[in-house]
Amino acid sequence: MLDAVDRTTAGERIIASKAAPRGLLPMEARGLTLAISGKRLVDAVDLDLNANSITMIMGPNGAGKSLLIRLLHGMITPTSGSITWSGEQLNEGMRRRQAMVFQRPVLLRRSVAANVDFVLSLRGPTDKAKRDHILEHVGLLEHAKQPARLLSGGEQQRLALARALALEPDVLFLDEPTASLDPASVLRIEQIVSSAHASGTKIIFITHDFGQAKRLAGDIVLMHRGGVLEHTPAEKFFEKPQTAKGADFLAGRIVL
Ligand SMILES: Nc1ncnc2c1ncn2[C@@H]1O[C@H](COP(=O)(O)OP(=O)(O)OP(=O)(O)O)[C@@H](O)[C@H]1O
Repeated sequence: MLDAVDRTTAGERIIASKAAPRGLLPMEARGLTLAISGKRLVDAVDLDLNANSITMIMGPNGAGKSLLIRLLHGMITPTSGSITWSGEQLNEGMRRRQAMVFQRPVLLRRSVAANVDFVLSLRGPTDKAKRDHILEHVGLLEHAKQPARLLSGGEQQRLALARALALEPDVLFLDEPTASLDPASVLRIEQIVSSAHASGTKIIFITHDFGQAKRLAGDIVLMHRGGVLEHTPAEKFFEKPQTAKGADFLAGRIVL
């Protein structure tokens, strides 16, 4: 686990100022199934997320990882099964306490500052000081006036994270947020995610990167063919996966 980033910066104070841990946990999924054209893409998943840990979701391409987190966030509706957060069925109010960051940053064609202002305006009057703290936290304050589209890939992803964190989410989903970034950009994103976790945000993070999972994960959910093969504390998983397929996956053997 990385240490939280420099906690003396103003941005960090803003983001860490809430009581931790907070939130919507536990999350319980039962029999969660998504079928499209008769194919069970997510297949009877039972999953419990209790701890305010960083949960990393891993597994081969097409295993259903992205669909699973979209279901947990309520972006898509399951064919059958249930999802509860803190004992209640997933609802709109809960969705507003969650945020999602995608592999390709979703940004407005406006300035860097306006991208964050827009999110803050959803919660109340625009607060320039708060926006600047958030931009400073993600290292983008000096780019505030620039059009977001002119940022580098890593900077755009940090802006996407800033937008997500501006919502002060209880739960932050990340779908391969560092997949196309260089190591320095990956590290900066990981530091911001670690810091959000340290301030009490539940992190649910998809990655194909074992190094990243070792650096960040508290627990690993390993998916295969729409199902959860195992959900294991990260230390245990990297020492000895609980399933034969898990061992194959960790060893880099092809898992079909
Ligand atoms: N809207 C859709 N309609 C039909 N099939 C879909 C749809 N969305 C996803 N799928 C299929 O569902 C399966 C799981 O997709 P998903 O994106 O969740 O996989 P993943 O584990 O995130 O994969 P990757 O690691 O490649 O991103 C894939 O076979 C995909 O092609």
